[in-house]
Amino acid sequence: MTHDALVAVARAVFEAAGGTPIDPDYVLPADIPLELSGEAVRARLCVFPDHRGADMVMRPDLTLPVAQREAARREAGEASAKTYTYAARAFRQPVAPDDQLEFTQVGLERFGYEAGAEADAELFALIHRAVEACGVQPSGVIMGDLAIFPAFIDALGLPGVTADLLKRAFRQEGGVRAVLDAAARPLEQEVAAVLDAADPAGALGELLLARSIPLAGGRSLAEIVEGLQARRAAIEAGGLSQPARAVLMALREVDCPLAEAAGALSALAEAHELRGAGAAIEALGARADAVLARVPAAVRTARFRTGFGRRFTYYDGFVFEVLAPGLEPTQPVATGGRYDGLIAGLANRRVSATGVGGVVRPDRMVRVRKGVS
Ligand SMILES: N[C@@H](Cc1c[nH]c[nH+]1)C(=O)O
Repeated sequence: MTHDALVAVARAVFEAAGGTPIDPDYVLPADIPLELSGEAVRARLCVFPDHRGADMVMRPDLTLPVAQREAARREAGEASAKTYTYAARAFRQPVAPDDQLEFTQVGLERFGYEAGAEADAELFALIHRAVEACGVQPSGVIMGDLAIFPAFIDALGLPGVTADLLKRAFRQEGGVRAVLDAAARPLEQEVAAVLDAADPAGALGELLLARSIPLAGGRSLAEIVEGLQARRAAIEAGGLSQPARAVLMALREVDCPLAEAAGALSALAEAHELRGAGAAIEALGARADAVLARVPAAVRTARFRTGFGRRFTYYDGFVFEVLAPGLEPTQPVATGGRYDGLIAGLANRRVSATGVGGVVRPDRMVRVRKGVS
Protein backbone atom coordinates (compact mmCIF):
# COMPACT_ATOMS: atom_id res chain seq x y z
CA MET A 1 0.00 0.00 0.00
CA THR A 2 1.18 3.53 -0.72
CA HIS A 3 1.47 6.25 1.88
CA ASP A 4 -1.83 7.79 0.78
CA ALA A 5 -3.59 4.43 0.91
CA LEU A 6 -2.43 3.98 4.54
CA VAL A 7 -3.69 7.48 5.33
CA ALA A 8 -7.10 6.51 3.94
CA VAL A 9 -7.19 3.24 5.92
CA ALA A 10 -6.30 4.91 9.24
CA ARG A 11 -8.67 7.76 8.57
CA ALA A 12 -11.54 5.34 7.95
CA VAL A 13 -10.93 3.70 11.35
CA PHE A 14 -11.18 7.07 13.12
CA GLU A 15 -14.12 8.38 11.11
CA ALA A 16 -16.02 5.17 11.94
CA ALA A 17 -15.48 6.11 15.61
CA GLY A 18 -17.59 9.20 15.04
CA GLY A 19 -15.01 11.91 14.55
CA THR A 20 -15.68 15.22 12.79
CA PRO A 21 -12.89 15.96 10.26
CA ILE A 22 -10.84 19.07 11.05
CA ASP A 23 -7.76 20.80 9.57
CA PRO A 24 -6.81 23.69 11.87
CA ASP A 25 -4.18 26.43 11.43
CA TYR A 26 -0.75 25.46 10.07
CA VAL A 27 1.09 28.44 11.52
CA LEU A 28 0.81 29.32 15.21
CA PRO A 29 2.29 32.00 17.45
CA ALA A 30 5.38 30.32 18.91
CA ASP A 31 4.83 31.02 22.61
CA ILE A 32 2.30 28.28 23.41
CA PRO A 33 4.01 25.47 21.43
CA LEU A 34 7.34 26.47 22.99
CA GLU A 35 5.84 26.29 26.46
CA LEU A 36 4.01 23.01 25.90
CA SER A 37 6.74 21.07 24.13
CA GLY A 38 9.08 19.01 26.25
CA GLU A 39 12.76 19.70 25.64
CA ALA A 40 13.03 16.91 23.07
CA VAL A 41 10.34 18.41 20.81
CA ARG A 42 11.20 22.02 21.59
CA ALA A 43 14.60 21.62 20.01
CA ARG A 44 12.85 20.30 16.87
CA LEU A 45 10.25 23.06 16.38
CA CYS A 46 10.27 24.91 13.05
CA VAL A 47 10.25 28.52 14.29
CA PHE A 48 10.48 31.64 12.09
CA PRO A 49 9.81 35.37 12.43
CA ASP A 50 6.75 36.70 10.58
CA HIS A 51 6.55 40.05 8.75
CA ARG A 52 6.17 41.94 12.06
CA GLY A 53 9.10 40.11 13.65
CA ALA A 54 6.87 37.96 15.90
CA ASP A 55 8.05 34.37 16.41
CA MET A 56 5.78 31.89 14.66
CA VAL A 57 5.94 28.10 14.46
CA MET A 58 4.79 25.52 11.92
CA ARG A 59 2.40 23.29 13.90
CA PRO A 60 4.51 20.51 15.49
CA ASP A 61 1.42 18.38 16.05
CA LEU A 62 -2.33 18.61 15.67
CA THR A 63 -3.39 18.26 19.29
CA LEU A 64 -2.48 21.83 20.08
CA PRO A 65 -4.29 23.66 17.25
CA VAL A 66 -7.30 21.32 17.53
CA ALA A 67 -7.46 22.01 21.29
CA GLN A 68 -7.25 25.74 20.58
CA ARG A 69 -10.27 25.45 18.26
CA GLU A 70 -12.12 23.41 20.88
CA ALA A 71 -11.29 25.93 23.64
CA ALA A 72 -12.72 28.70 21.42
CA ARG A 73 -15.85 26.64 20.72
CA ARG A 74 -16.40 26.15 24.44
CA GLU A 75 -15.75 29.81 25.21
CA ALA A 76 -18.49 30.60 22.69
CA GLY A 77 -20.90 28.66 24.91
CA GLU A 78 -20.90 25.15 23.37
CA ALA A 79 -20.46 22.50 26.06
CA SER A 80 -21.16 19.20 24.28
CA ALA A 81 -18.59 16.40 24.17
CA LYS A 82 -16.86 16.29 20.79
CA THR A 83 -14.57 13.99 18.77
CA TYR A 84 -12.38 15.30 15.95
CA THR A 85 -10.37 13.34 13.38
CA TYR A 86 -7.68 14.55 11.06
CA ALA A 87 -5.24 13.46 8.40
CA ALA A 88 -3.00 16.49 8.38
CA ARG A 89 0.55 17.73 7.99
CA ALA A 90 2.81 18.48 10.97
CA PHE A 91 6.36 19.85 10.98
CA ARG A 92 9.36 18.92 13.12
CA GLN A 93 13.08 18.73 12.51
CA PRO A 94 13.71 15.00 11.88
CA VAL A 95 14.97 12.78 14.72
CA ALA A 96 16.69 10.48 12.23
CA PRO A 97 18.03 11.00 8.68
CA ASP A 98 15.27 8.83 7.18
CA ASP A 99 12.47 10.94 8.74
CA GLN A 100 10.94 13.91 6.90
CA LEU A 101 10.54 17.44 8.28
CA GLU A 102 6.97 17.55 6.97
CA PHE A 103 4.84 14.48 7.66
CA THR A 104 1.22 13.40 7.95
CA GLN A 105 -0.40 12.48 11.25
CA VAL A 106 -3.74 10.67 11.13
CA GLY A 107 -5.39 11.08 14.49
CA LEU A 108 -8.29 11.54 16.77
CA GLU A 109 -8.94 13.93 19.69
CA ARG A 110 -11.80 13.61 22.18
CA PHE A 111 -12.96 16.42 24.42
CA GLY A 112 -15.41 16.56 27.31
CA TYR A 113 -16.07 12.81 27.78
CA GLU A 114 -15.84 11.14 31.18
CA ALA A 115 -12.18 10.46 31.94
CA GLY A 116 -11.14 7.08 33.29
CA ALA A 117 -9.79 3.62 32.61
CA GLU A 118 -12.41 2.71 30.00
CA ALA A 119 -12.04 5.95 28.03
CA ASP A 120 -8.24 5.58 27.97
CA ALA A 121 -8.43 1.94 26.92
CA GLU A 122 -11.00 2.67 24.22
CA LEU A 123 -8.81 5.40 22.74
CA PHE A 124 -5.71 3.19 22.84
CA ALA A 125 -7.62 0.30 21.24
CA LEU A 126 -8.70 2.56 18.36
CA ILE A 127 -5.15 3.73 17.69
CA HIS A 128 -3.89 0.15 17.90
CA ARG A 129 -6.62 -0.95 15.49
CA ALA A 130 -5.58 1.77 13.03
CA VAL A 131 -1.96 0.53 13.16
CA GLU A 132 -3.06 -3.07 12.56
CA ALA A 133 -5.46 -2.01 9.79
CA CYS A 134 -2.41 -0.53 8.07
CA GLY A 135 -0.83 -3.98 8.10
CA VAL A 136 1.71 -3.29 10.85
CA GLN A 137 2.13 -5.60 13.85
CA PRO A 138 3.49 -3.57 16.77
CA SER A 139 6.74 -4.90 18.20
CA GLY A 140 6.33 -2.96 21.43
CA VAL A 141 4.07 -0.55 23.30
CA ILE A 142 5.46 1.78 25.96
CA MET A 143 2.97 3.20 28.44
CA GLY A 144 3.38 5.76 31.18
CA ASP A 145 1.16 7.65 33.58
CA LEU A 146 2.09 11.21 34.47
CA ALA A 147 -0.05 11.07 37.61
CA ILE A 148 2.15 8.42 39.28
CA PHE A 149 5.30 10.41 40.00
CA PRO A 150 3.43 13.43 41.50
CA ALA A 151 1.31 11.05 43.61
CA PHE A 152 4.45 9.54 45.14
CA ILE A 153 5.93 13.01 45.69
CA ASP A 154 2.76 14.11 47.49
CA ALA A 155 2.71 10.91 49.54
CA LEU A 156 6.29 11.58 50.68
CA GLY A 157 5.09 14.77 52.41
CA LEU A 158 8.11 16.85 51.30
CA PRO A 159 8.26 20.63 51.83
CA GLY A 160 6.25 22.45 49.13
CA VAL A 161 9.27 23.96 47.34
CA THR A 162 11.02 20.60 47.14
CA ALA A 163 7.89 18.83 45.90
CA ASP A 164 7.37 21.49 43.19
CA LEU A 165 11.01 21.31 42.12
CA LEU A 166 10.84 17.53 41.72
CA LYS A 167 7.54 17.61 39.83
CA ARG A 168 8.99 20.15 37.42
CA ALA A 169 12.24 18.20 37.11
CA PHE A 170 10.28 15.07 36.19
CA ARG A 171 9.17 16.83 33.02
CA GLN A 172 12.75 16.98 31.73
CA GLU A 173 14.87 14.08 30.58
CA GLY A 174 17.33 13.33 33.40
CA GLY A 175 15.78 16.08 35.53
CA VAL A 176 15.03 14.02 38.63
CA ARG A 177 18.52 12.52 38.63
CA ALA A 178 19.95 16.05 38.42
CA VAL A 179 17.82 17.24 41.35
CA LEU A 180 18.78 14.22 43.44
CA ASP A 181 22.46 14.89 42.76
CA ALA A 182 22.15 18.63 43.26
CA ALA A 183 20.11 18.42 46.47
CA ALA A 184 23.00 16.62 48.11
CA ARG A 185 25.45 19.51 47.70
CA PRO A 186 25.17 23.28 48.17
CA LEU A 187 24.96 25.67 45.21
CA GLU A 188 28.34 26.78 43.88
CA GLN A 189 29.23 30.22 45.22
CA GLU A 190 29.30 31.78 41.78
CA VAL A 191 25.83 30.42 41.02
CA ALA A 192 24.49 31.74 44.33
CA ALA A 193 25.94 35.15 43.44
CA VAL A 194 24.10 35.05 40.10
CA LEU A 195 20.79 34.50 41.92
CA ASP A 196 21.52 37.43 44.27
CA ALA A 197 22.35 39.80 41.39
CA ALA A 198 19.95 42.62 40.49
CA ASP A 199 19.43 41.02 37.06
CA PRO A 200 19.93 37.26 37.62
CA ALA A 201 19.24 36.28 33.97
CA GLY A 202 21.83 38.80 32.74
CA ALA A 203 24.35 37.67 35.35
CA LEU A 204 23.79 34.04 34.37
CA GLY A 205 24.34 34.90 30.71
CA GLU A 206 27.69 36.48 31.60
CA LEU A 207 28.72 33.52 33.75
CA LEU A 208 27.92 31.03 30.97
CA LEU A 209 29.84 33.15 28.49
CA ALA A 210 32.84 33.41 30.82
CA ARG A 211 32.87 29.65 31.21
CA SER A 212 32.14 29.03 27.48
CA ILE A 213 29.02 27.00 28.31
CA PRO A 214 26.47 27.09 25.44
CA LEU A 215 22.72 27.30 26.13
CA ALA A 216 21.39 23.82 25.36
CA GLY A 217 17.95 22.21 25.51
CA GLY A 218 15.97 25.25 24.37
CA ARG A 219 15.54 26.71 27.86
CA SER A 220 15.77 30.48 28.30
CA LEU A 221 18.06 32.17 30.83
CA ALA A 222 15.00 33.22 32.86
CA GLU A 223 13.79 29.61 33.03
CA ILE A 224 17.19 28.38 34.15
CA VAL A 225 17.28 31.08 36.85
CA GLU A 226 13.82 30.00 38.01
CA GLY A 227 15.04 26.38 38.27
CA LEU A 228 18.13 27.42 40.22
CA GLN A 229 16.05 29.54 42.59
CA ALA A 230 13.75 26.58 43.21
CA ARG A 231 16.79 24.39 43.81
CA ARG A 232 18.20 26.82 46.35
CA ALA A 233 14.85 27.03 48.15
CA ALA A 234 14.68 23.21 48.25
CA ILE A 235 18.20 22.96 49.70
CA GLU A 236 17.31 25.59 52.31
CA ALA A 237 14.17 23.59 53.18
CA GLY A 238 16.40 20.69 54.20
CA GLY A 239 17.16 18.85 50.93
CA LEU A 240 16.01 15.29 50.54
CA SER A 241 16.10 12.66 53.25
CA GLN A 242 17.77 9.33 52.53
CA PRO A 243 14.45 7.39 52.54
CA ALA A 244 12.90 9.91 50.10
CA ARG A 245 15.89 9.54 47.78
CA ALA A 246 15.59 5.77 47.92
CA VAL A 247 11.89 5.91 46.94
CA LEU A 248 12.52 8.25 44.02
CA MET A 249 15.44 6.22 42.70
CA ALA A 250 13.40 3.02 42.85
CA LEU A 251 10.38 4.73 41.30
CA ARG A 252 12.41 5.97 38.33
CA GLU A 253 13.52 2.45 37.65
CA VAL A 254 10.07 0.82 37.39
CA ASP A 255 10.01 -0.68 33.88
CA CYS A 256 7.94 -3.86 33.64
CA PRO A 257 5.21 -5.62 31.66
CA LEU A 258 2.02 -3.53 31.82
CA ALA A 259 0.15 -6.26 33.68
CA GLU A 260 2.68 -6.10 36.54
CA ALA A 261 2.92 -2.31 36.87
CA ALA A 262 0.30 -1.68 39.55
CA GLY A 263 1.68 -4.57 41.64
CA ALA A 264 5.25 -3.28 41.37
CA LEU A 265 4.23 0.25 42.38
CA SER A 266 2.06 -0.99 45.26
CA ALA A 267 4.96 -3.05 46.57
CA LEU A 268 7.20 0.02 46.40
CA ALA A 269 4.62 2.19 48.18
CA GLU A 270 4.10 -0.44 50.88
CA ALA A 271 7.80 -0.96 51.46
CA HIS A 272 8.09 2.75 52.22
CA GLU A 273 4.71 3.06 53.97
CA LEU A 274 3.37 5.57 51.45
CA ARG A 275 -0.38 5.23 51.65
CA GLY A 276 -1.13 8.43 49.73
CA ALA A 277 -0.17 6.98 46.34
CA GLY A 278 -2.89 4.31 46.51
CA ALA A 279 -5.55 6.05 44.39
CA ALA A 280 -3.16 6.79 41.50
CA ILE A 281 -1.87 3.20 41.54
CA GLU A 282 -5.41 1.84 41.56
CA ALA A 283 -6.30 4.01 38.57
CA LEU A 284 -3.25 2.69 36.73
CA GLY A 285 -4.21 -0.90 37.55
CA ALA A 286 -7.77 -0.36 36.30
CA ARG A 287 -6.44 1.13 33.06
CA ALA A 288 -4.00 -1.74 32.55
CA ASP A 289 -6.85 -4.26 32.98
CA ALA A 290 -9.07 -2.33 30.57
CA VAL A 291 -6.29 -2.03 27.96
CA LEU A 292 -5.39 -5.72 28.15
CA ALA A 293 -9.08 -6.71 27.90
CA ARG A 294 -9.56 -4.66 24.73
CA VAL A 295 -6.18 -5.32 23.11
CA PRO A 296 -5.09 -8.86 24.06
CA ALA A 297 -1.92 -8.54 21.93
CA ALA A 298 -0.71 -5.91 24.42
CA VAL A 299 -0.14 -8.68 27.00
CA ARG A 300 2.93 -9.57 24.96
CA THR A 301 4.00 -6.11 23.76
CA ALA A 302 3.08 -3.50 26.38
CA ARG A 303 5.46 -2.28 29.08
CA PHE A 304 4.99 0.38 31.72
CA ARG A 305 7.73 2.87 32.60
CA THR A 306 7.30 5.46 35.35
CA GLY A 307 9.75 7.80 33.63
CA PHE A 308 8.09 7.68 30.20
CA GLY A 309 6.20 10.55 28.61
CA ARG A 310 7.82 13.92 28.26
CA ARG A 311 7.47 14.81 24.57
CA PHE A 312 4.74 17.37 25.21
CA THR A 313 4.12 18.90 28.60
CA TYR A 314 0.35 19.10 28.01
CA TYR A 315 -0.04 15.43 28.96
CA ASP A 316 -1.19 14.85 32.52
CA GLY A 317 -2.19 11.18 32.73
CA PHE A 318 -2.04 8.16 30.44
CA VAL A 319 0.65 8.31 27.73
CA PHE A 320 1.73 5.75 25.15
CA GLU A 321 3.89 5.04 22.11
CA VAL A 322 3.60 2.13 19.68
CA LEU A 323 6.85 0.80 18.19
CA ALA A 324 7.27 -1.30 15.06
CA PRO A 325 9.95 -3.64 13.71
CA GLY A 326 12.92 -2.04 11.97
CA LEU A 327 12.44 1.50 13.28
CA GLU A 328 14.33 3.20 16.10
CA PRO A 329 12.68 3.55 19.54
CA THR A 330 12.67 7.31 18.82
CA GLN A 331 10.44 6.66 15.78
CA PRO A 332 7.11 5.37 17.10
CA VAL A 333 4.39 4.60 14.55
CA ALA A 334 1.69 5.82 16.96
CA THR A 335 1.62 8.10 20.03
CA GLY A 336 -1.03 9.54 22.29
CA GLY A 337 -2.32 10.27 25.73
CA ARG A 338 -4.54 12.22 28.08
CA TYR A 339 -4.41 15.99 28.60
CA ASP A 340 -7.30 16.97 30.87
CA GLY A 341 -5.75 20.34 31.82
CA LEU A 342 -5.01 21.64 28.31
CA ILE A 343 -8.36 23.24 27.42
CA ALA A 344 -8.51 25.05 30.78
CA GLY A 345 -4.91 26.21 30.34
CA LEU A 346 -5.54 27.54 26.82
CA ALA A 347 -8.74 29.29 27.91
CA ASN A 348 -7.21 30.91 31.01
CA ARG A 349 -9.50 28.70 33.14
CA ARG A 350 -12.68 30.29 31.70
CA VAL A 351 -13.76 26.82 30.47
CA SER A 352 -12.42 23.32 30.96
CA ALA A 353 -12.87 19.90 29.34
CA THR A 354 -11.18 16.52 29.54
CA GLY A 355 -9.04 15.57 26.55
CA VAL A 356 -7.53 12.39 25.17
CA GLY A 357 -6.20 11.49 21.74
CA GLY A 358 -3.65 9.80 19.59
CA VAL A 359 -2.09 9.67 16.13
CA VAL A 360 -0.55 7.20 13.70
CA ARG A 361 2.34 7.97 11.32
CA PRO A 362 1.73 6.55 7.84
CA ASP A 363 5.17 7.70 6.61
CA ARG A 364 6.85 5.41 9.12
CA MET A 365 4.39 2.56 8.57
CA VAL A 366 5.20 2.55 4.85
CA ARG A 367 8.82 1.85 5.79
CA VAL A 368 7.88 -0.88 8.26
CA ARG A 369 5.76 -2.60 5.60
CA LYS A 370 8.66 -2.52 3.17
CA GLY A 371 10.90 -4.04 5.82
CA VAL A 372 13.24 -1.05 5.54
CA SER A 373 15.17 -0.15 8.65
N1 LIG B 1 0.06 15.09 19.30
C1 LIG B 1 0.76 13.94 19.82
C2 LIG B 1 -0.09 12.72 19.76
C3 LIG B 1 -1.40 12.92 20.44
C4 LIG B 1 -2.61 13.14 19.90
N2 LIG B 1 -3.47 13.31 20.92
C5 LIG B 1 -2.84 13.19 22.02
N3 LIG B 1 -1.56 12.95 21.75
C6 LIG B 1 2.05 13.72 19.04
O1 LIG B 1 2.25 14.30 18.01
O2 LIG B 1 2.88 12.92 19.45
